[in-house]
Amino acid sequence: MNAHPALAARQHPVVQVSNLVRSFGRGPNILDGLDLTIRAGEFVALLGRSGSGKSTLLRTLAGLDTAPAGTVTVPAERAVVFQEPRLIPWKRVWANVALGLRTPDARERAIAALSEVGLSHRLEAWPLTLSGGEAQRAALARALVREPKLLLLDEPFAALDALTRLKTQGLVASLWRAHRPAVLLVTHDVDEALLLADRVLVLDQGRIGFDLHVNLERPRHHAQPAFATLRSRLLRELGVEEENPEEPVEELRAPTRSRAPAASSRRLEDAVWSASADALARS
Ligand SMILES: Nc1ncnc2c1ncn2[C@@H]1O[C@H](COP(=O)(O)OP(=O)(O)OP(=O)(O)O)[C@@H](O)[C@H]1O
Repeated sequence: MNAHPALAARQHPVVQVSNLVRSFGRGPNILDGLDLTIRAGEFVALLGRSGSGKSTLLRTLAGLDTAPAGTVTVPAERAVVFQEPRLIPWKRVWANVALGLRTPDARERAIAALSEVGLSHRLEAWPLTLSGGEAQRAALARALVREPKLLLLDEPFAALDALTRLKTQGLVASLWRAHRPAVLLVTHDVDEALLLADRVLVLDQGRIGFDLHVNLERPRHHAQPAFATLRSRLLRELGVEEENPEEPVEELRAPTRSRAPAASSRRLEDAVWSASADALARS
């Protein structure tokens, strides 16, 4: 039996990277024969140690780095959101979102996109009067108004405070559900990757060293046992030792490496993650 047309369309590869190599100056290869396929509608998160080349890969897919060797196939309809919103300060919020749209209904499309991210009341505002979360939502609207087949997110939540980050993650989850672009999300946050993505990749020594299929129902919660199992696997891949809550207190105090957050900060982390699950469930 043939797959449903919508499903078949989603399975079609939109990103195909083969033998990608990139170095800077006379330095070592940061990307070193990297292969990657991302299918239509797939949400992929990319983890890796600092300096492993995550942003270099994202910039290559965005077409911002034209120097690498190898084969890169990406759709023309793609958009990027960075850690900082990069809005043009002398254009109103709606005009930032409409920027580059060539159709007569550009303003209407910008307004619709801003409404989707909850910014209908800030259409005429100047970017510098927006809060950090609002500015990042405007950046998301600017990306989505182009109806990209590929959405590239370079640590888009990293500069936001904890609660705004949770809300914005929930917003990205619901925008993705509504529009279904393929997404590549660069992040340092294992839990964020597992909350949002279908696949989590780990970049290591210039290649995709680990490719984890996240077979958890949505919305996800970090307290689910299966979530914790995947989290442990990813942390191991990243070379991070996990805290064992059953460990005796003396061992936690051992002056080796900082391994466990204090009990109170752990409780705070749990509370924040409960809020996260709620935010994602509501989104
Ligand atoms: N334009 C550049 N010129 C020289 N070196 C560069 C340039 N861009 C990146 N690099 C180097 O390439 C390596 C990979 O950088 P990249 O920003 O891709 O890593 P990353 O995994 O995104 O790091 P982080 O997680 O810290 O953001 C780093 O050693 C960086 O210094």
